Amino acid sequence: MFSNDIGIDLGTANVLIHVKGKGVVLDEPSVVAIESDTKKVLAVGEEARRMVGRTPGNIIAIRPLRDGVIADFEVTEAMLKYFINRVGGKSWYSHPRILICAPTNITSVEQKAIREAAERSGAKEVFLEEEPKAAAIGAGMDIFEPSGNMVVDIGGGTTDVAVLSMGDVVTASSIKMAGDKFDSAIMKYVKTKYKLLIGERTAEDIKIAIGTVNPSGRRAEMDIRGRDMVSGLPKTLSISADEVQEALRDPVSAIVAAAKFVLEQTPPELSADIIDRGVILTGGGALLSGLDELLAEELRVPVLVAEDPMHCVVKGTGIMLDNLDHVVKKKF
Ligand SMILES: Nc1ncnc2c1ncn2[C@@H]1O[C@H](COP(=O)(O)OP(=O)(O)OP(=O)(O)O)[C@@H](O)[C@H]1O
Repeated sequence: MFSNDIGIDLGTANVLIHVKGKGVVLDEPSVVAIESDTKKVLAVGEEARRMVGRTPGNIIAIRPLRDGVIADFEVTEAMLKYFINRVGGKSWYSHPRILICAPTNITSVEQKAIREAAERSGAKEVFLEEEPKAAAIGAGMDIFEPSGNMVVDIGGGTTDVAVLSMGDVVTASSIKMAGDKFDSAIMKYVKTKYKLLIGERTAEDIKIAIGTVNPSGRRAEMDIRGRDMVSGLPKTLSISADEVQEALRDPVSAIVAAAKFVLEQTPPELSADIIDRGVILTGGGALLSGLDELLAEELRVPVLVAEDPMHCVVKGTGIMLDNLDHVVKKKF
């Protein structure tokens, strides 16, 4: 019978959906625009993201998942339903089984909310998986062997560090320090140094265009626009990659510390495997220039950025869907 199982990476920055047999069919920012008085959903995904920081008083563009947790239940549910219906449309031949990778720190109440949202969108069964496990599988690691595999998944809200062996997480740490905090650090730096207020979108653009953690890395500069705190008027100024590196120093150090902590807790046999296999970086934060080199230097093991790091989790869900019965343990 035609199977239409779907895998979802419900990320704080992006939602990605994999449909069995079709591959990744949806990749949209986790943003919803709503009318504040009626709570009516006006736009979801990229359309809503374009509105962030630019809405009139009665419309708000919100990110319902923040810091790796669900900040707004109802809106998360509305977003999930919208995306599931969009990929399924009228073509669901049977109710799909849905595998969802959600932020690692969500509570049982939040898990229930996600399940109910998925069920209300037509799911026959809902499974939950840990993000680093899906990330490792999606990055091509064979985590089912009795050997150590280490993954550092740097998303928007959380960085998840895990050592996996025989299909399970052996040691792990999840910190609320990832892409969003990088953006806030850039906003704060520009505000303190130049008395210039910039929005989240601008900070993210700076990070992607010239962000680096390596002193000998990028030598670029970029013009940025914002509101001068002194005159209150719009202003343009230039910021260099070195300045962005300075701004990112603290959040990046926290990620290095989390990775060290996990390595320190790892049984020695598995540590030895990690020296051979290296650490794999996944998630959008893995694309930050020089981060792989910095981590390799600090951890003294090889560090590699996964191919297509922002798609690892959703690709992992796709592989897990093919082996749903013996790979996924938690049906919640
Ligand atoms: N080239 C780049 N350089 C640095 N950061 C980047 C780059 N491209 C994307 N990012 C950042 O990656 C983050 C999004 O990554 P990703 O989609 O993996 O997160 P997520 O899965 O939604 O979040 P989480 O895992 O925390 O739930 C954003 O903060 C984004 O700014």
